[in-house]
Amino acid sequence: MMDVSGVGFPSKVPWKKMSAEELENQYCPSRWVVRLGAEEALRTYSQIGIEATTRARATRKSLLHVPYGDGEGEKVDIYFPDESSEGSLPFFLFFHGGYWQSGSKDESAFMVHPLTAQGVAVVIVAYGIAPKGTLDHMVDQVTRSVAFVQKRYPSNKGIYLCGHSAGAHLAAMMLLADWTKHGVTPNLRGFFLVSGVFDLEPIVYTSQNVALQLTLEDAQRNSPQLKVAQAQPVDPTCRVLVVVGQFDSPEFHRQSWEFYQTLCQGEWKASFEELHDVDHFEIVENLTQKDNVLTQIILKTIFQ
Ligand SMILES: N[C@@H](CC(=O)c1ccccc1NC=O)C(=O)O
Repeated sequence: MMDVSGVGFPSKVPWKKMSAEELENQYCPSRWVVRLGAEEALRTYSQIGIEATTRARATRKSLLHVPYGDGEGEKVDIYFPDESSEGSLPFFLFFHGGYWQSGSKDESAFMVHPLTAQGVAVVIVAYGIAPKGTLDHMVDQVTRSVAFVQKRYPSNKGIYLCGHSAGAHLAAMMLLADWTKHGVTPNLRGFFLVSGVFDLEPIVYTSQNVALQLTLEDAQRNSPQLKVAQAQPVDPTCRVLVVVGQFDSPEFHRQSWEFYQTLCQGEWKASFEELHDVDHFEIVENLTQKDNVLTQIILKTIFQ
């Protein structure tokens, strides 16, 4: 691959010096799991997601498959605390990961139990994954899902966006959204960006792009890392937490750290956490637990 760094300086874009094989490795999260083999890690992740969703649907008041648009699959599941005055609650929206080509809302209700138990409504958002859906379309869908929640619950006590991996990318794109064309400004109070990808250019050169078919222009247009410095927070008190797992790959660490640094250069109220002893999948699996550090950070941010 072409080396575009200056001679004698440490590269700001280390991935451009990597072999195709190394780049592939860096962007394959399951290969960095230490507690299990790659396949078993993916299986466990999906199992825990399915179990959490089954439990949430069986035990929580919910509205399932609510359309936020006319397109196929433009649906959300909304889970409520037990005794709730439906509308005037904090709303926590979750965008699942899976490299924009796998995963669904029906296996992603990880955090519903602990958050609803504390009085937070949780919305699990579906979007049209690749190869059927394009990344531009997914970003538009996610934008409309956020506008939908604000319109349906105008007296909400704050909207919090959380995404994992590819879903963290989609959540981060909401930092750049132009809400004027959606007829509503959502009451965004916080972002939780978990093990995300914020500069999509390296993805273009990995096998992930077989389904995604991103051109370099698509990747740049959809890279919050390149755009967020010029964006203005609608509300300067809105918190942005960038989180990465200890066992995420070096490239995932770099992506999170550099995005955090760029947020700090702007007017964003950003913070950064590296979570000890967790990999790319455990970081979300553990959101099923009320005592987990990230669950506690989320609750503290919402109720501070
Ligand atoms: N094929 C990928 C799967 C993957 O990256 C992934 C799977 C579930 C949830 C998030 C993921 N990563 C980013 O969106 C891997 O083997 O790690």
